[in-house]
Amino acid sequence: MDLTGPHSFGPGEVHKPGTASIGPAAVVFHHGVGETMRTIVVLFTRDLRIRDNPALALASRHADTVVPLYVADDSPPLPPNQRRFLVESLTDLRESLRRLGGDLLVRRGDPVEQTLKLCRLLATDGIGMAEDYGPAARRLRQRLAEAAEAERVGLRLFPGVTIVEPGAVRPTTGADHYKVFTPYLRSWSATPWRPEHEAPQAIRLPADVTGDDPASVIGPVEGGSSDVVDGGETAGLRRWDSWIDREPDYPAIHDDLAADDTTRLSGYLRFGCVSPLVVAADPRTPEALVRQLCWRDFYHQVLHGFPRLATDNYRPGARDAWVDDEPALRAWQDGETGVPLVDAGMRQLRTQGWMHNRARMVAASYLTKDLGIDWRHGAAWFDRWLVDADVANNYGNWQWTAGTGNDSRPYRRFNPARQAQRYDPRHEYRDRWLRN
Ligand SMILES: Cc1cc2nc3c(=O)[nH]c(=O)nc-3n(C[C@H](O)[C@H](O)[C@H](O)COP(=O)(O)OP(=O)(O)OC[C@H]3O[C@@H](n4cnc5c(N)ncnc54)[C@H](O)[C@@H]3O)c2cc1C
Repeated sequence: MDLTGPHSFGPGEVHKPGTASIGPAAVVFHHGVGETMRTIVVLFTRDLRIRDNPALALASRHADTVVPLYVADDSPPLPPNQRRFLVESLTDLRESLRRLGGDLLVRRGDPVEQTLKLCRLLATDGIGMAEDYGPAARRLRQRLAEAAEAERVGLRLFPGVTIVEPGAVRPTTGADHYKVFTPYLRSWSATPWRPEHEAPQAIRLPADVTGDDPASVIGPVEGGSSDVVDGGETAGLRRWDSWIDREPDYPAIHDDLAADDTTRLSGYLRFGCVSPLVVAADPRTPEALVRQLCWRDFYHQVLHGFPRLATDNYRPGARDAWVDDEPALRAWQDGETGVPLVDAGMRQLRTQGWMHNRARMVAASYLTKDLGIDWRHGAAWFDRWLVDADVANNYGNWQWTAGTGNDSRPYRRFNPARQAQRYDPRHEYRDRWLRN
């Protein structure tokens, strides 16, 4: 492998075509004459898949040996629904890697310390990982870049979490990100997508390296919802294929609460079990679904430009005085407000770790605009229960609904009775969940 080319893993180097390096300056690294062994650690984060995983694909193609690694960082621990989904996803990933001749190493603790410890142990030349965009991910990347530089190990970032990377399309105004969806959609649609990567043919592990059982390392999961989808790439791709094979009329069913028949891929996209690019680029995918995937990218670029999305109002001058009403908040959380559509949605959330998008909008609007309760309380509750919760989409959508975010009509309110009449006219969704 060429150590100085554009795909190099030079020590301390964070390589991304078309963008400036972050972290310490690159240091050129020379192997001794005749030395051909190169080991790359692929650090999995939000890309728990083998299909269309650019970091894994390039490492397996260019390195002599590859060490797939996941580090479970318990600060703070994931809530039960996400934790269970994570364990299932890692177990599935491990099985896939083993079928290719590889394995998955799983550690617990600080990802920087654990990764560098492994690099030292295996005399690793480089680390490859998918780039993520939240504040915690950025802090991790910065610390990892510095630690890798100190140990003369290369670090290279790969795309994979979004379809179009934040920063790749920018408004002509010179702003660093788009604040409004429609112009973003226009630019996003005109931007060429990166090529998809096939799953690797084989993974060569260094000698004497064996993997770990994710469930044993991460430990038992207690609590959570009773009816959550199974985690993992295999389950995610199976779900996608069976959904798209039915040729659903997505625009017609998207808002149909009773049918409740959207893809339910959000958890798989959250953990990267399924690549958003694979779904968007599938020739069978309806245009309206590609548009929803664009919303996902949109919020990632908002978070990239506004890292305080989970804590601060996005829109300057937006409402910042909220009602402090603990009993009303509790009733909302428990699905006991007495407003049928809100309660139905909140009960679906508790049972399935997921809620229909229309119900999410109505429940969030009711909390913030009818009860006047701070969007941060609502988003934190969703974080605790949703399998798909991530900072960009959860906080981005909450702020949109609360009128503090990217909605260009921030004062709109979703009237629960009218929404129910329109999207659940035969009362099926409400009956289904209010029975519980
Ligand atoms: C208050 C509120 C909170 C939300 N929190 C989250 C969250 O934490 N995580 C999350 O993934 N989505 C969130 N959403 C967006 C949306 O509700 C879910 O993505 C969708 O319901 C997931 O179901 P699905 O996979 O069947 O969606 P589909 O309709 O099948 O859409 C396919 C994919 O497109 C993306 N998508 C669809 N709608 C949106 C949207 N409005 N914003 C961003 N991406 C979208 C998702 O990745 C989704 O999986 C939230 C919406 C609201 C109103």
